[in-house]
Amino acid sequence: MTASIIDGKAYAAGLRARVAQGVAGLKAGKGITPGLAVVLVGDDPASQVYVRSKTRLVAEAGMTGFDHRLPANTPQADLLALVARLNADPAVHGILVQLPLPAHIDSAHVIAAIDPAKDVDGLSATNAGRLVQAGSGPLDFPVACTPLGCLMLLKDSLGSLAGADAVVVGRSVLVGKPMAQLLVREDCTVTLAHSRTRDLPGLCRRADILVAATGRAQMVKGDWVKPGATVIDVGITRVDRPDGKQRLIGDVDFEAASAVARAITPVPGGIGPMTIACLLHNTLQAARRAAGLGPAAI
Ligand SMILES: Nc1nc(=O)c2c([nH]1)NC[C@@H]1CN(c3ccc(C(=O)N[C@@H](CCC(=O)O)C(=O)O)cc3)C=[N+]21
Repeated sequence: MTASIIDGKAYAAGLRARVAQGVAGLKAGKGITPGLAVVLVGDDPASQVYVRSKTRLVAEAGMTGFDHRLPANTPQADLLALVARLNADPAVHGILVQLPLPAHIDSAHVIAAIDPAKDVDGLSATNAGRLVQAGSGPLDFPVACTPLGCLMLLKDSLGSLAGADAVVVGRSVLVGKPMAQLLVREDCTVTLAHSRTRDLPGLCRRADILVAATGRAQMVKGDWVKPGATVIDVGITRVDRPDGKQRLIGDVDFEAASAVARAITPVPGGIGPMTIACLLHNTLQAARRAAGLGPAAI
């Protein structure tokens, strides 16, 4: 059996086009242009690549981007002052502070300073708590972009997820925990696994839906995958190639897993592009809510 490849790049392009239509409608109807502020502290080259591609896609969606690049030694107080300014700026509807932050900065403190209405990463305690408490109705607050993108691809690939056994490997605040919450809300039976889980291969082999979000390249082997499972690979590890260029590797051994799975996301071209498309989606919805409008149908 050979798995079908879930084309996140194509789905993300379609989602961005629908977001761009929503942006055009908001401009025409209300004269409002959604604005997204991206804050990058330090000069991590990988982070700079994400910020660059985000900046280009923000413009393509018809939104206004506000890029703030601060030196790695920026005092925490200066970063908090910037967040306060962005909170107060009516042209800014979404604020993304790129993680990880330098070690001298308390990221939890910075995230907590972002106005929950502008927290398009869904990371604040308010939005994370709303997700925990959410019923089956619409999610009318920002949800973390990567898990939201995973869910969109799963529903597109499988239809209903109800009753499926789902295993999420990785318990991060950015991905694993919100992913588990979203899958429970879709009526999956969810196990949130991590580095201390006993017999992780055996547990994964019981999963109809397997989400790998560990940040460990190719940790999930082919024989961890149940035949017919749907596999979502959230990992992106950059490795140097002999020619000096870099390539991206996921958390799943793609070759081996795709011989067993029903469907699988590739890296690159899977969840990465979905993360950015969902960020734009969250920014449009935040701008609509700021204008007193209901969510755009996307
Ligand atoms: N507050 C915060 N929110 C984030 O969502 C966040 C963050 N911090 N810090 C860093 C990670 C990483 N991240 C990616 C987004 C898109 C791609 C992406 O588009 N990847 C392409 C390839 C891009 C390339 O080739 O460089 C792909 O997988 O096909 C990758 C990584 C968001 N993150």
